[in-house]
Amino acid sequence: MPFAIGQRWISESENNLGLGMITEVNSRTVTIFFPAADETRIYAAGGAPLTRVLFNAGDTVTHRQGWQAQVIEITVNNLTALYLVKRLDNGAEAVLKEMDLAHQISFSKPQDRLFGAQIDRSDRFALRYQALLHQQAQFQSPLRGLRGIRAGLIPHQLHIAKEVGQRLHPRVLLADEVGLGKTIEAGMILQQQIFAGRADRVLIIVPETLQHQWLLEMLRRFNLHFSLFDEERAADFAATEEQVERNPFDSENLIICSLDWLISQPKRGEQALRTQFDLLIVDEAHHLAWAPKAVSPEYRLVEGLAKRIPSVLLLTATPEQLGLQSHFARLKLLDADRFYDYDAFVVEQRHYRPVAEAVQTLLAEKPLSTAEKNAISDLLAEQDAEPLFNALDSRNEAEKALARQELISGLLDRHGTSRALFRNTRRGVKGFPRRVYHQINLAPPEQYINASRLSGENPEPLFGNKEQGNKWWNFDPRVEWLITFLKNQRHEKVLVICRQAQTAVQLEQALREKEGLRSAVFHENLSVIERDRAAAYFADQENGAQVLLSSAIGSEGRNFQFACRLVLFNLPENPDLLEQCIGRLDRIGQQRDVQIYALCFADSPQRVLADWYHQGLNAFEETCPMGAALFEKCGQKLRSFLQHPTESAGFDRFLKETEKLRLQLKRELEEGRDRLLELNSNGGEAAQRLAEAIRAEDYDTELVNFTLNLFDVIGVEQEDSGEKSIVITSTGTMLVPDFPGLKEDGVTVTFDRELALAREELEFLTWDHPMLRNGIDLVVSGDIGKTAASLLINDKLPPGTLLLELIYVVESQAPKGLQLNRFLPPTPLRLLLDGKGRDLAAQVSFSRLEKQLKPMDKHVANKMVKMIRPNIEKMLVMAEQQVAERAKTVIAAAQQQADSALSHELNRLNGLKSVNKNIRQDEIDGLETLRIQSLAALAKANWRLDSLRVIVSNKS
Ligand SMILES: Nc1ncnc2c1ncn2[C@@H]1O[C@H](COP(=O)(O)OP(=O)(O)OP(=O)(O)O)[C@@H](O)[C@H]1O
Repeated sequence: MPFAIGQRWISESENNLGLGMITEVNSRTVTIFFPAADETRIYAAGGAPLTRVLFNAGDTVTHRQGWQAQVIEITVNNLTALYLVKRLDNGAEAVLKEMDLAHQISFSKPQDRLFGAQIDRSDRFALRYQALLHQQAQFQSPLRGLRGIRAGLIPHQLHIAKEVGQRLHPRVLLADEVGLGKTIEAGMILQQQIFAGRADRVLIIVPETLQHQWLLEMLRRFNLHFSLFDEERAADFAATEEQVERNPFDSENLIICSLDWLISQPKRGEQALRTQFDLLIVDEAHHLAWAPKAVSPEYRLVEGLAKRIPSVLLLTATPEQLGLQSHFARLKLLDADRFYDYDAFVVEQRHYRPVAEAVQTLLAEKPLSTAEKNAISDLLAEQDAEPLFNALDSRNEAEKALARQELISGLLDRHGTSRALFRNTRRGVKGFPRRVYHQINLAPPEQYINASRLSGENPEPLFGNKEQGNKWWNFDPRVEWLITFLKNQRHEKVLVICRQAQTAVQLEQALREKEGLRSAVFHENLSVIERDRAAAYFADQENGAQVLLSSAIGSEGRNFQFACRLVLFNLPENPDLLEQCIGRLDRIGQQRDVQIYALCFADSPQRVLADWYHQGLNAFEETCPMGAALFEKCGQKLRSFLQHPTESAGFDRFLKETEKLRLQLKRELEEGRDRLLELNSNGGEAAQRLAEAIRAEDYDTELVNFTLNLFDVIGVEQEDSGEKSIVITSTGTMLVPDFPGLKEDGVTVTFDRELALAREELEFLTWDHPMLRNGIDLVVSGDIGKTAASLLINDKLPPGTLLLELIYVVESQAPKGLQLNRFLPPTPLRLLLDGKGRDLAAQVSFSRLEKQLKPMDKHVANKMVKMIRPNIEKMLVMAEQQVAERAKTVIAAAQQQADSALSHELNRLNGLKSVNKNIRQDEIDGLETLRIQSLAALAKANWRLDSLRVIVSNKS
C-alpha cells in the first residue's frame, strides 16, 4: 500500500506507540511520528513493519478531542481517508479526517487486532481460554462461596450454608446450639449471595461487644472488608456550611454496627431504615423481644429493616430465651406468610410427631405403609401426593429418589419451621468434649447471714462501699477459693463470670492486691476498644492474663475455647443464659473437657439455683434445649424456693418433678420438633459428601497450575518459600500495572487449608479467593491474549496448512437483578476450522493441539496475516455460521434450566398458598415476573468472538 503524508499506521512490533502519522515520504524512506509516545521512526519504504489503519462503516472511532462516533461511509482522497461519521454524544453527522483520529488506539475485536498488527503471544491466548473455562466452571460450581473460607470443613455448617446460600432471598433463623459456628454459616451464606450478585450492600447488627470479633472474622475467614459504624463515624456526615447532612449508611456497602447504638440513637436507626440494603444479619437475635402489648424497640427496628431488606439472617443459640411468643415473632419477621398466627403455630408445634415419623420412613428409604400414605396425603392436602407415591414404586432409582426428596421437602416446608429455621445440636455433631460440673459449697460468711442478705441471689454488691474491713472481698470465702484455685493452676486460663460489672472490677482489685494475680476485666462500662483489649490480653498465651473477670455481657458470642475452666462466681439468672456462658468454652475448637465450677453458699438462693440447674435440668453437663420452656413452667415455684432457701421442704420433690418434666419434654422434642429440625439441619450423608468434595478441591492441581501460570504470564515473581507456601511479588515488567491483591512488599500464599488455618498471615488460595477471581476477570475483560499466531509442528500435514482456532463466548447481558449467570454464565465455545471450514475442535482438543504448537516470530506473523487475510476473512464467515447452532443450543439449555428452577419455586409458593391464605399474591406475581423477565432476557442472549489464533503447519 503506498504511503502518503497524513495517513495513519501502527507499528507491528511496538503496539504501545499508539497510532502513528506519516510525516514524510521519499523514494527510499518513510518517516512516521507517534504523537502518543512522542517518538519518530524512519523506515525503509520497502519493508516498513507498519500496518495501515482504515476503518469500515459501522466501526466506532475516536476523535483526538475525545468524542466518539460511528463510521457511516469512508472515502479516500489523495490516498488519505475521510470518514463520514455520526457522533455518539450528540447524534450530529460530521466529517472526520484521518489525521484527526485519536493518537491512542486499541482494537477490541480480535479480528481487528489481528489485522491491526496487534498479535499477542500464544501462551497468553491459552491463558485467556483457560481463564474463560474456569470462570464458567466457577459460576456453575455448587461449591462456590463455600470452599474459599479459612475454616475447617464441618458438614453441618456447609449443609446449611449451601441450602440457604443458594436461595434467591434467604430469610432464615440460624439457631444452632452455642458455639457450633453460626457466624461461619452466616458468612458462607453471605459469600454465596455476594458471588451470585444478589448482595452488594450488607448490614450486620450485633451486640456492641461482638463488633470487632465480627469485623475480624469476616476479614480473616472470608476476605470481606466490613466497616464499623458508630456515632463517631456517623458524625462525620453531619451537615456543614457547604454540604447538607448525608446518610452515613449510604457511604459504604458492607457495614457492621451495634444494636445498642441504633436504639440509643434513634436518628441512626431511621437512617439505616432509609438506606437500601440487600442483606441483613442480626446476631444474638434473642434480644429482639416481642409480646402482644410490649414490642421492644429492638424488635421494632429490625422489623422495619426486615420489611425493606430482601434477605435476612437472624442468629441465636437460644431462640426461645424470651419465650415462645418472641420466638414466633422473630420467625414472623422472616416469613410473615408462613408464620401468620401464633395459636396455629403453637398447635402446629404439637403435631410435629407424625411429620417426623413420615420423614423418618422416607429417609430410611423404607416402603410407606397405607397408614403413612394416608397421613402424608392429609399433611400435603393441597397437592396430589399420588403421583409421588407412584414414583416411589417405580423401578427407576433416580425417579424414586427424586419423589422421596420432593415428599420430604414438601413435608418439612409446609409442616415444620424447617425452611425458616435451622438448628444443629451437639448431639448431632460429633467430637465435642465432655462438660464436668463441680459444685463448690462454701459456708456463708457471717456478714451475709447477719445482714439477712441471703434472700438476694448476689449479696456482694451490698458490701462494696463499706469501710475497708467490711468490704465483701475481705471476708467472702469465694475470693479465697478463687485465689487458691488460680494459684494451683498457674498455667491454666480461667474465665470467671459474675452477674454485675462492679463485682468483676472489685474482684480484679482483690486478686491484684492480695496475690498479685494478673487478670483482665470485661464489662459493659468499658469502651468497645477496652473490651477487645481485655479479651486479647486474656487470649495472649505468652504474656496474657491468667484470668478474665467478666460481667454477664461476656457470656455472649465471644470465643474463649482456648480456656477450659469456667468459674461461675454468680449463677446466670436463667438456663439459656447459663448455656450461653458455658458456650464460651464449649465450642468448636475446644480440645479438652470443659470444667465448670459453680460457687454456692449453703442455704443460699445461689445453691437453690445451682441444684435446680444441675439436678432438675442437668444444664451444666449437657445442653438443655428445653431449659427456657421449663423455666417458664416452673418459674413461679422456683422463685418461691429462691426466696426461702432455708426451707428445704418440698425442694427435693420439686427437683424430681423438674427432672421428670425435662425427660418427658426431651423425649417429645427428640421425636418431634427437634428431630425434624435436626433432620433438616445437619444435612446427613450429603453434607459429608459436600465436605469431601471441597476437600478434594483443596490443592487441586488444576487450580495450582492455572494460578502459577497466571502469575507467570502476568509477570508476577514467585519464590517457593518451602512448607507449601509461595512468596509472590510484583515486578516492573508485569503485563498490568497492578495485580489484584498483590501488596507492595509481596504476599505469601498457600493452597493448603490446614496451613492457612494455622498461619493467618498467609493468603489461602482457592477458586473463591479475590486474587483468583479478580485475576481471571483481569484477563477475560481486557485484551490479554485476544489474538495469537503459532506454528503447528506436524509431519502429517502439508506445510502451510492453515487452521483458525476461534473462541466464542455465549453470554446474556441482562440486568444484574435477574442473576442469570447461574443459568448462563459467559460460556466459551471453541472452534478449530481448516481452510474448508471443517470444525476439528472435537477431534483435536485444546491441550493436544497446544503441545504441538511453537511460537511464531511477531514480525513473521504480521506478514503472514497480511498475506492470508482474505482466507482468514472467509474462514471467519464460515465460523460465524457454525457457531450459531452451538450457541443456540447452549442458550436453549439455559432457558430450560431457568424455567424449571423458577417454576419449581413458583409451584412451591402456590402450594403453600393453598394451606396458608396469607401468602401474598404480589409475592407470587413477583416471582412470575422474574421468571418471565429471565426467560425474555435469555432469549436475547448472544455470542461474540472473544479471541482467535492463526495456526500454520510446518514440518519438524
Ligand atoms: N469450620 C470451622 N473451622 C474452624 N473454626 C471454626 C469453624 N466453625 C466454628 N469455628 C470456631 O468455633 C467457634 C464458634 O463459632 P461461632 O462463633 O461461629 O459459633 P456461634 O454458633 O456463632 O456461637 P455463639 O452461639 O456463641 O454465638 C469460633 O471460635 C469459630 O472460630
